[in-house]
Amino acid sequence: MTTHQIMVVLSIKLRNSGTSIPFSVSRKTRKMELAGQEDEFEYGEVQNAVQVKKFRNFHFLLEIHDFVHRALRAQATTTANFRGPWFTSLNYLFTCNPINIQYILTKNFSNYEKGEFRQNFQVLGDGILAAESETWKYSRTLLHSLFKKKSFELFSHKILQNKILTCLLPVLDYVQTRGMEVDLQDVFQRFTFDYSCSFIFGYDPQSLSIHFPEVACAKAFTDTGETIMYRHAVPKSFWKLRERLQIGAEKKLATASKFFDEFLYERIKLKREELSKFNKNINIETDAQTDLLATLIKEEEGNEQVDDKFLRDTTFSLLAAGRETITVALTCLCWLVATHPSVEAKILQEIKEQIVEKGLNPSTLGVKDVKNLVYIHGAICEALRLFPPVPLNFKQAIKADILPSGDEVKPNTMLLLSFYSVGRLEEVWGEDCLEFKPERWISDTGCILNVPSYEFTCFSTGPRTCLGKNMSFIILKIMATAVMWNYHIQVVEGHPVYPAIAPVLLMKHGLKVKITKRG
Ligand code: HEM
Repeated sequence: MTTHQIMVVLSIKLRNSGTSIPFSVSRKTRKMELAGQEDEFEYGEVQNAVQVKKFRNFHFLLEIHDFVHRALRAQATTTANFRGPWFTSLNYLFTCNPINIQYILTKNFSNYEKGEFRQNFQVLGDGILAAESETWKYSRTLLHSLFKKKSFELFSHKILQNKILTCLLPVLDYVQTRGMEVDLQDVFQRFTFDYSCSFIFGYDPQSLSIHFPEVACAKAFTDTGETIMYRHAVPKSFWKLRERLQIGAEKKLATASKFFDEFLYERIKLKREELSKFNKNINIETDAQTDLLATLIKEEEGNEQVDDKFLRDTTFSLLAAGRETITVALTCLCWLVATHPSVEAKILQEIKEQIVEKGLNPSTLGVKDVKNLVYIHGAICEALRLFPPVPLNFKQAIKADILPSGDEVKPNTMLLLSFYSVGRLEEVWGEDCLEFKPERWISDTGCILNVPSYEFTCFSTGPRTCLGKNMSFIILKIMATAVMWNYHIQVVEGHPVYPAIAPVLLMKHGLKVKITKRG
């Protein structure tokens, strides 16, 4: 039985109803059977007729996450137990209840850890994304202090601007002058890999160029992400056996992570050599030329905790945290804007008024320039609400507990917090919750509305909330402005779009578009 077959022949036991509801999802018919009823997956079903048509090819992206959302809502609940068939021993407590999420991630934070989920993400080692207790606290404090520094913001912004001008726009120009179709997700993935490597290692792998080269380290990194997710969907004994036999996805994972480890350790070795050769003195408060790895090495010199393994785990986590998330956010934003011409028109109007008419260049915006882009900010929040790049958060309970919803949690219960589903709750976002409406984020006075992080969960909430949130908004606004001001994007008719099995909401076949330069 393949991984996919195991995933789709699960059965659900909904705690509230007490009944066992078998379901299957057939890839061929694209239909879900729930309690004997056939129900077609259509993201756009609550939208108007024109939008339904446009959304049709996108519904696969929502397959797993939408299924869970629908199953919960069908029972008018926000928390339910999902069980696999007896032989799988799969048993997860799903919740999309914002009060439960706030409770788990903030109020009773110490009772919920990554626990056994850490095994699924073992490639992250003890990096901040997977670390617990003291190791996590140490990483969090260290990275938090680095991320706050002005020099860090200056350095990352300088790289961003340079990469937009010398790579992103020239590649898009090249593609559009030849009338070629291009996979926008691939372009963004290459861009964010080069950008992330540049500010983390001070090294640019140059995976984004008009030749679209296959860069081995970029491929290895992508492969690790793709193969990790399947572990959540199959019994532990199943993937453990495959890991021991080194077959299938486990073989791919082992090969990719070995290759990527070699890349990381090589970067660390070279950075140490570079620093000692030039006896580089870095003033991390002011030096805008300093990459994150050099800063970490210098800042923690003499600290035994900061050995090569720590540097490997930390840099891997940062790459994983920043690369695909920004890619997904940008890809979904472009897709939504391309399919909502009225939103596109308002975005262009805002850029004209706030940027062009003030004598600024939309292709080379500074950090301060994007502050007035309120409508684009709203559009980004809206894309992140509907398509949170990290759709699930994984937790395991230490002790027995009762959630605010009244649901019982036994010791060791595995919990899946569906950020995807929170973004689609009618109770929180209103009847039009499935519509793409940047306006919902803007107050009557033209400011961005403040939504509590346990309702807008995209960046998580509580002590482990995303460290890159502010940085992400700056990157997304600068990139979206540069791309949308210069090009009109048209999604290729009939291109199949559905999710890759990955911890982030990437599209399996990317987003094929045609672009035309604006006059
Ligand atoms: C749209 C972009 C982004 C989204 C949606 C996002 C979302 C998230 C989420 C949901 C978490 C919690 C993960 C968990 O608890 O398992 C997280 C954690 C984190 N993010 Fe982001 N992220 C984004 C961009 C970035 C960027 C650009 C960086 C910087 C490199 C970054 C750095 C981190 C770090 C270091 C953590 C770990 C925090 C901790 O465990 O204490 N993120 N992010």
